[in-house]
Amino acid sequence: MSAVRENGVIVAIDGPSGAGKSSLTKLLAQRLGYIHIDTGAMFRAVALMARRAGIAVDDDARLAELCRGLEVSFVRDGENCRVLANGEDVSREIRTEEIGLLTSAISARKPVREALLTMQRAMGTKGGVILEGRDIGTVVFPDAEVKFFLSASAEERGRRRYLELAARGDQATLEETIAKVIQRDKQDEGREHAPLRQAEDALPIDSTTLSIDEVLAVMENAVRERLAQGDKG
Ligand SMILES: Nc1ncnc2c1ncn2[C@@H]1O[C@H](COP(=O)(O)OP(=O)(O)O)[C@@H](O)[C@H]1O
Ligand SMILES: Nc1ccn([C@@H]2O[C@H](COP(=O)(O)OP(=O)(O)O)[C@@H](O)[C@H]2O)c(=O)n1
Repeated sequence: MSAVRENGVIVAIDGPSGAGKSSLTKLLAQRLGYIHIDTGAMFRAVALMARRAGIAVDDDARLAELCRGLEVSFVRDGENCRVLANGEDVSREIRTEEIGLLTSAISARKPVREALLTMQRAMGTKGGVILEGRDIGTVVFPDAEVKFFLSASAEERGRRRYLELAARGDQATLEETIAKVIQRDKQDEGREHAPLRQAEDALPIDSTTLSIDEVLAVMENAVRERLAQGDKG
């Protein structure tokens, strides 16, 4: 393992849509006093800005130019975190299913991945961070001290997403939502650049029948064990 980092360890939480990554990252970050980095929100911000600018998902030249001029930042707002794109609060707009699907397409483009990879490494390299996403433990921080691969059945993840959307007044049916989850899984797993996959040294957690608190307990124990090892590990 690399020398002990300035602010603590790096924790990576990868997994498919609806597995519970954001919920667990937020809670674990609070428990550890770590910074929560939602890399999905960064890709979503790129997708939102690309759609506004009328950039096609495969226009790599314009996507690269967009990313060069884009600054994505996170601002604490009480319990929550606001997502800013060039200073504009885009927290709500980036969360629609439409943007989620567009993001899945745009995040497969190499220039977008390269630009956000640089940003994510700059944000996390000193440690004391938990990054959630698809390729944190495999590409962004392969030397992260603690890695989790959080999953659940497609039906359960679709059900969770359906309840979340319904709470926001979205009319999508459960069947449609499960189908969209499976579509995003296929796109995220099947792409050439940084596909969604479990890192060899990641601890797999299947949350299909676990509560958020049960998953949190497993994660917190694993991180505290690693911290207790110090830099011997
Ligand atoms: N283990 C779980 N059991 C039940 N509901 C969960 C569980 N984990 C997450 N959820 C709920 O599922 C929805 C999606 O969770 P989220 O953390 O956004 O997943 P992801 O970031 O992996 O897409 C949220 O409404 C969340 O409260
Ligand atoms: N590190 C990451 C994070 C997200 N993404 C992409 O961004 C999309 C949205 O990510 P997200 O984490 O906000 O989506 P959910 O898992 O919350 O549904 C994913 O479907 C991926 O296609 C990625 O490619 N790499």
